[in-house]
Amino acid sequence: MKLTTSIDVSSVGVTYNNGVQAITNVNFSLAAGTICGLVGINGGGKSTLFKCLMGLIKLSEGEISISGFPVNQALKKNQIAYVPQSEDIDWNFPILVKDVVLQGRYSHMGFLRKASKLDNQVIEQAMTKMGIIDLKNRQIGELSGGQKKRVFLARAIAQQSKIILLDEPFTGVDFTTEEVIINLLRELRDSGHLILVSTHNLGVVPDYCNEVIFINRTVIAAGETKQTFTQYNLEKTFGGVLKQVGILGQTLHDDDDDRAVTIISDHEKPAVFYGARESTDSIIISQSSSQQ
Ligand SMILES: Nc1ncnc2c1ncn2[C@@H]1O[C@H](COP(=O)(O)OP(=O)(O)OP(=O)(O)O)[C@@H](O)[C@H]1O
Repeated sequence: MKLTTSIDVSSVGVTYNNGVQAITNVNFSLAAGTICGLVGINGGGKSTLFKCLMGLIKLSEGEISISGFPVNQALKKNQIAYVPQSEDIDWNFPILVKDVVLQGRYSHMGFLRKASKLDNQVIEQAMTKMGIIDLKNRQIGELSGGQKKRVFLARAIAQQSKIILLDEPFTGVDFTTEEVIINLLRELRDSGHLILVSTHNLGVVPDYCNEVIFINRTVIAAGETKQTFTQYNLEKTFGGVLKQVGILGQTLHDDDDDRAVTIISDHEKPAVFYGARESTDSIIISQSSSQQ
């Protein structure tokens, strides 16, 4: 049977043991050849959703189908690679960069996990692609934030899964690394992969995501970016906290940033963000249909 790369989430909800209902009645479907941005406020349920897709937490309601299989079977069939949030990784664990990338090959290896010539070739290629080949014998804990992200992306590439989940890959990375990551995602999309990426870096979402899901405990809006990434949906999702807007890798408006942010909105039109790359006295976050 030929696998059709897809994610189908139907009426999914998760209530943690402490009684927190993190997500409820979440529904969406994604197909191959997609980069979908998953955006929402802190605590909106993005990481919870990723953990559901990876079978790391139990659903309280609903079901998930990955390429037509339940999650546990899809994982056995090596359908999904996951790049977790940096906070979820124990950086003190002593392991070399090349061995982290080799973990991506585990599902291709036998019981004894002995790396074949092909496994070694694939990890070398993945590390070269991500520009970290010179770091391969370094301890992961010794690397910078951006270098660590590249290592985990190399692990995902080495896994050769058709679906890749990335939980906030741009946090703490510089502009160059962000560009490397975005170009990689585009390349993977164009070769038929399905990528779901959570990000607070809203400024670049229309640039590389052809679909977007707004989430705040449930799906607020989902669909093609051109129709869905609108000021209306941004305001509906973020409400009064629409200040974590980044443009081209820069966080524009942290809590202690006193630069002015102006939002000129027209609810009917797609939101397009543009503004000064360098620090200026005021930054205009605006939208314009002519920028499309
Ligand atoms: N292990 C857990 N036990 C109990 N509650 C949790 C657990 N993990 C997350 N939560 C709660 O579930 C809700 C959703 O959290 P989640 O981490 O999924 O949000 P998020 O959208 O990824 O947030 P952020 O943007 O800050 O990373 C929050 O209210 C959070 O406090």
